[in-house]
Amino acid sequence: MKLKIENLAKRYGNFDALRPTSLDVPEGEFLTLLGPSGSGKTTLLTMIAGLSLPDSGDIYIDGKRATKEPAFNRDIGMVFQNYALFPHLSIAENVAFPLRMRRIPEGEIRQRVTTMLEMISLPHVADRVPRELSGGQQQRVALARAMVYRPSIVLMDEPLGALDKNLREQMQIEIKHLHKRLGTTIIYVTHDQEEAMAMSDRICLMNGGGVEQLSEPQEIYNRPATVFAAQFIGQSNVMSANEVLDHSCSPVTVGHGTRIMVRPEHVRIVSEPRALDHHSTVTFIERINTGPTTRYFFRSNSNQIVSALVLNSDLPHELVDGQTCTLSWPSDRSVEVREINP
Ligand SMILES: Nc1ncnc2c1ncn2[C@@H]1O[C@H](COP(=O)(O)OP(=O)(O)OP(=O)(O)O)[C@@H](O)[C@H]1O
Repeated sequence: MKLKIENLAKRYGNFDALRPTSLDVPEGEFLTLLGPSGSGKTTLLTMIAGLSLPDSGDIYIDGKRATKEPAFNRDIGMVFQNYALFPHLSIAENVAFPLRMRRIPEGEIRQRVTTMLEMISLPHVADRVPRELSGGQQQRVALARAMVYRPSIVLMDEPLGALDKNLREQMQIEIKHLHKRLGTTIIYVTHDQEEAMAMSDRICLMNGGGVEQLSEPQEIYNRPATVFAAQFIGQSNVMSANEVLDHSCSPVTVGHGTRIMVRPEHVRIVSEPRALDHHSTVTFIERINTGPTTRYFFRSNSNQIVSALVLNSDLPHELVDGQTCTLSWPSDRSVEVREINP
């Protein structure tokens, strides 16, 4: 295991910023800590970095206990939202800096800096200073600087937070590409679920200072364990079990404290539910056209908003406000989600 976290916990006064948390990260994994503001992502990351100490629990890097090792002994690269390049040094010297600190021979430094600048598609800016680069370019240089000395783990805290949407998407591809080529273990913090879905091998979804669910992106999307996971990642319809009927028109039975979740893309607006489908009777309220698709919104019997996502090439008949409709979906698309994590 590249990184092992055992029962790590941190309090500020009597506030649990991180409840006892355990986590294994294999070599080469791209793991994303995803969660809303205040869920404990940065608290966990700074303890892995050695920038703050846990109250209890342990951190192992490459099998060695690192819980109390100072940051400079941990062989960890870091990239933050503000690029923090040295303003007076050239781009080449910024990237070379960690290698100089480690007393790598001059020839090898030059060669590794050149390779790195090529990898981030910026070979032509070597002699400029940071202020002569755009925000996105500076962030690429910060990535190169964090990875050039081949650290054991690279930590990234909202590295694309300051960039606009298009640049963000480009940089996501760039970071993924760097990860694939260098095989570095990356722990990436974001509160953007699309970014987490696009980039990660696994997502560690955090909520209220604890891990809500730790799974591959598709798994967490298809099989969210809790209402929170279902609602934080992607669009979801969460309904009480008594308003979802099975093929014999009986309410679906679920365990105590659980509800039924179905993704809008699996919901069909039908006149008759198909055999083996789950279905629900609802009232049409609104439709929103997003270009390729239309989202239809309904009110369920218990006053929840439920939606269906329909391709515009596949539109159902006109619906009028207040019309009663049947929504239907394959029963295996119904996912039982817990109200709260035990
Ligand atoms: N030094 C501190 N003193 C007191 N409380 C703190 C301190 N650092 C963090 N906290 C609190 O701990 C909780 C978790 O903070 P943390 O920064 O880990 O959240 P986060 O998930 O990274 O959020 P964000 O996305 O906003 O950065 C927050 O409620 C925060 O206010």
